Amino acid sequence: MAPTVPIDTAALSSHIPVVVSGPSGTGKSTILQRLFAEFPDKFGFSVSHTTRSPRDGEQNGREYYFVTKEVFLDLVEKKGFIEHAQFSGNYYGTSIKVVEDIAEQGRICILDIEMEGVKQVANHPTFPRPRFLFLSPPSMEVLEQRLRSRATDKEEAVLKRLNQAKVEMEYANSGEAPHDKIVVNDNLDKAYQEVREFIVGKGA
Ligand SMILES: Nc1ncnc2c1ncn2[C@@H]1O[C@H](COP(=O)(O)OP(=O)(O)OP(=O)(O)O)[C@@H](O)[C@H]1O
Repeated sequence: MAPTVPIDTAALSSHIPVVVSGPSGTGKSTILQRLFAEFPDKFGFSVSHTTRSPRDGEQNGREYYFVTKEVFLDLVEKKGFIEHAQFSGNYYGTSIKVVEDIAEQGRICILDIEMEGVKQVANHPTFPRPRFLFLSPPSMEVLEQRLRSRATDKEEAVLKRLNQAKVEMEYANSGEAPHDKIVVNDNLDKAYQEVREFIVGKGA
């Protein structure tokens, strides 16, 4: 059997990673960009591994670590991922080493992951439990407006995201979800302050 990737629990407990999840279009990127701009040295964003090909303008290590299927599956076998999944024929995963390196640099790692990944992270047998934040839209109607106003998706993709959003909202409200905090993104400034307080505390 392949040796498993060791975990630096000391670094991860002094800089506990934060998992941010929530339906697509809720405002995760908007809020996180604001947080990184306000605290440029405090955080590291967890860059995922993927087997999909880079798109124009994407850089290895910035949007994703682009790896072959062989390298990816080898890492799976070594238990090198906190969570991983397959979407439309490609693999995606969060490497333990990437998250750990950020903690070792004295930064808080922020992970932006979807629902199935959240479940895997929460149920991971050895990775120390991160903190979980769920960003919720004020309503499905508002979420629909935001997805449409973003104008990056075709109609079919918007409907697919809305269906998935319902599933995620049900999970978040089910009592099975690991979330330590739920922030409703109605007013952006107010939601930002709540996220900021959860992640860096009141005094920052
Ligand atoms: N509080 C808010 N009020 C109004 N519009 C908002 C608010 N927060 C975010 N938006 C807008 O909603 C849209 C979706 O936000 P964003 O792209 O940050 O979502 P996301 O959760 O990161 O989505 P994805 O997971 O698909 O990347 C954007 O056009 C953004 O400007």
